[in-house]
Amino acid sequence: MASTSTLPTPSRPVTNPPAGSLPPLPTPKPRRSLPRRCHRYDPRPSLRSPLSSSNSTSNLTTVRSASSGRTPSSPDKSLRRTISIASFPQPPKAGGNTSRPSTASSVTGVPASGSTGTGSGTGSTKPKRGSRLSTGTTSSYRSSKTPSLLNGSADGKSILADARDPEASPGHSRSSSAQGSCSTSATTFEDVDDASTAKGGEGGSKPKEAKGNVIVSVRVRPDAPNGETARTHGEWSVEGRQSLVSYRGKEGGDYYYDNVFTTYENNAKVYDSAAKRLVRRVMEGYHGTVFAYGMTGTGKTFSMQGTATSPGVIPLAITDIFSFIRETPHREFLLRVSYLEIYNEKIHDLLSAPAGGNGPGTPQQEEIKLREDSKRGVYATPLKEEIVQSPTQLLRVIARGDHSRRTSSTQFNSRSSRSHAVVQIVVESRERVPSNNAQDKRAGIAPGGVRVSTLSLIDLAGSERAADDKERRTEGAHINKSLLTLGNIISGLSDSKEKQANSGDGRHLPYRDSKLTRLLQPALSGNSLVSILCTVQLVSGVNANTGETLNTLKFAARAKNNIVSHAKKAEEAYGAGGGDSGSRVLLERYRMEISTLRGQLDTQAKAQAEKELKWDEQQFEKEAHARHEEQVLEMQLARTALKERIEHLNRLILSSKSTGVNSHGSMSALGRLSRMSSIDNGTRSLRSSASQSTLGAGYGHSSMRPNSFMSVTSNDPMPGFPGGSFGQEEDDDMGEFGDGKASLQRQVTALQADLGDKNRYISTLERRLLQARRSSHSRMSVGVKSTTSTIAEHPDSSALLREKDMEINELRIQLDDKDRMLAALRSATRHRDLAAITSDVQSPDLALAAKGEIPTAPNSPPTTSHGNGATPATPIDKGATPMPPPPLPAHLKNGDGEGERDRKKNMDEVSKMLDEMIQGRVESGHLERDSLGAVKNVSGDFNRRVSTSAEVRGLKPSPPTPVPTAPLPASPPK
Ligand SMILES: Nc1ncnc2c1ncn2[C@@H]1O[C@H](COP(=O)(O)OP(=O)(O)OP(=O)(O)O)[C@@H](O)[C@H]1O
Repeated sequence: MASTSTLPTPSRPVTNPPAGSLPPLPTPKPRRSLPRRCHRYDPRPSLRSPLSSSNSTSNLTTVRSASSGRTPSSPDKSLRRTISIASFPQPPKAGGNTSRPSTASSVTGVPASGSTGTGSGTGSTKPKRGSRLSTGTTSSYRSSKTPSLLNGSADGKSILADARDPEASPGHSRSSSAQGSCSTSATTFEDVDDASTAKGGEGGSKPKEAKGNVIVSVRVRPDAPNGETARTHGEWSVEGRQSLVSYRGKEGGDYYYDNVFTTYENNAKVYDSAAKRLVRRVMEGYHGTVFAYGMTGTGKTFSMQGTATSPGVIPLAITDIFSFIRETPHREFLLRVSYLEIYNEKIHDLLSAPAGGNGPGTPQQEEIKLREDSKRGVYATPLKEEIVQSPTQLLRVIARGDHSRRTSSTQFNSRSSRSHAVVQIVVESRERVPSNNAQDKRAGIAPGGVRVSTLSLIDLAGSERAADDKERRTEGAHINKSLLTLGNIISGLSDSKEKQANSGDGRHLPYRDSKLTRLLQPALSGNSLVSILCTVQLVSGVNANTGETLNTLKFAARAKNNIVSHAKKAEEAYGAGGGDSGSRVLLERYRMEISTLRGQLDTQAKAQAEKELKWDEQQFEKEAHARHEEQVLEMQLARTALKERIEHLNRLILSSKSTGVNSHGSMSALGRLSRMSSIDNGTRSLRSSASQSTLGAGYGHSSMRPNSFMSVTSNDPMPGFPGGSFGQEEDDDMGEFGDGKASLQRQVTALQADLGDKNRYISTLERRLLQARRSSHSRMSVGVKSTTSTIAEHPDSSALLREKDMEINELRIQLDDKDRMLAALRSATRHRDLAAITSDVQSPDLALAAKGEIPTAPNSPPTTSHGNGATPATPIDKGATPMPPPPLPAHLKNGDGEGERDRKKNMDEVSKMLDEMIQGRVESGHLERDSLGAVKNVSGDFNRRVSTSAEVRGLKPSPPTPVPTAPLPASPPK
């Protein structure tokens, strides 16, 4: 890589953009010849008009000496100080010797390689030029090596080590020109803090060391975009390795800087050497400012922004910022960015600019003003700041701002920036809470405060000559004015320091004369690390803009010499505090906000959980209520069914008593019932209805009819049963002897059927009950114990359940009764059969008597006789007096009375049992006994009278039932 190039004057100077060559440069004004022997330079007059080449031509003498301590023995400080820019303190030797300020050539630093040592240590590498340039009274000094934050000294690297670093800019083994060449210091070594600490405090001796916190670089733009450039530029030559730019024309001289980038060096190299360390220092807590200065079209924007293939300082800094964050896990960071432009002395926020830029016709933004704060320094407000979390996001924000920036075509640049653009990246950082202190972490307590530092990346508008266009002229005027102010301030910094040193009172510097200088005030007055990149295009010939180029070079030289940075790490701020500076610490504010919001979130979560629980409870209660209602309904239905069933059974029992025990033991009605039951093939509903009809509507028809009559008219066909078949069956029911034997059989069958029904019904009820209990238990276990009352716990439900249990018990009792009755009836049947057999053997008449052909009652007249006409049947009509039991035949009465006795005994037994049952029911309250001893159903809905035990026992006919009975058709006479 060529680090030195002799640049001939191109026949046709090229001013990129790549679109083509620039129009011919205006012919430079005639310059006064610069005495080659002496590069004396009075900055003040020259900076009065940085654009004026005429002014600059005669003033390149010397930049100045450093402050008093570093200043060589200058014969005339106040007028001309022929000192080298390189008059900075010497760096410590590699052996660890403390650096000693190099104040003059006699105070040797690192001898320049090949130094001729012609009296003043002229660098031997450039003897010719040195001798050429150092004629006269100028003094030259070896380059000082000042402890610097920006040259890797913090890493303990010496300048030699630095030189070996391929990433870093080449080592600056400056050969100070004995002839008074202007050079800047190549600075190195320890961190300011470290140095000052070693000296017992920051307030010790600062300015000397602080000198190294300013880096000045010069970049030479190629004539063509690919870096190609003419080999010779006439009077100009560039030595990249020595960071030297030489001009051999009028007012020529050698210009040394911290870095000189040749046309071949790319943006990455520029960034690495000029800005990388500064950016990392900013991440550590220092304020840093990088700005590009130069004539229009010389590559300021190209260097700061770069291109997609060759990113500039800004994108590379962004990448580095995030790399640093990644490499620093023990700290947490918050980045916010703002982007403003100063256009025609007005500040515009490029991030809140409407899409399409700040062109004419766009709505007016709120005027942005500059304010000053002891902690923040000078800042613009109101300015939009965007918090960014990734390099891409940050680049996008800046690209958006770029888009809004004002550009227009100038003589030298088809897309010239017409404003000064300032990107500010505010870096807040703080020690992370150690992971083991989780409680503190949750509470948002951090061990350290927040450090806030700012990186300002500034692309200045290019200085230019007055343009033809009025608008350009206005812009140019503002640009030039602000640049002139900047130059004046930098020039004035030297005097200010001297005065400050002498009298303790610094000279007033006109920072307020322009927005740019006001904004740069903190950086220029020493609170910030500074890196200045000056861009030039070296063109010879008629189009050369030598005056502008020389002005730029002089500006760079003055900046390097005059700006003294005392940059210190920003103090750590605790708490979000009040006031603007406090509120600026977003990291703290956000942390506090986070902890507040977390608290709110917790509260809300709790409230939400409670609400949900309540809702669940309500839902459960609703469900439970619905289930409860359902169950109550079920139970009510079951109860109704049970009641009906009980009534039915009661009726059945009564019917059995009333019909099953008559004088002849005939059970006609029940017999019919059971017959119907058997006919109907066992469907319960039909049987029930038959029972009902028997017990209800048919009550008076059959069962309440005198049994004797029934016996007599047993052959009569029943209404509703055509063909008389039923009557025939009735005959059968009456038994062969009309003794009710067959009826008993049927009664037993009927009772068995009923018993089956009841059993099924009871088992159904039991099943239901079981289900109800189970579901109620399961709900109890699932439900919310404390708040929800279960069905089982519900007093109503419990009462219902108890009631059900009682009903079931009653039904069981009834069943038992029935069973007993059944047993009794069976036993009676057996006895009767036995008696019949016995009587058959002893008296065939008995059979006749049993058939009713022979009077069975002793007092009754014979109703029939064998063969001779039957006694006409007693007509049956409604309300007829019940027939007494048929008298026994005489032979039975008088003859063998054993069968009769047995029968009576059996009947007695049955009666007794029925009596007991009735009594039991009376006691249990299902029946009640009236004054006559008759019992009736408690429900009273039928007001039925039933035979008392006495009636049964005496086989007396029951009194006529109060229930009107339908008349039965008269039995046909037999
Ligand atoms: N080092 C370089 N290598 C290649 N091209 C360059 C270089 N420097 C500048 N250019 C080209 O020169 C042209 C002008 O550059 P740029 O716009 O950066 O100048 P400028 O100093 O910002 O001008 P202005 O002050 O008018 O905005 C651009 O087209 C740019 O690509």
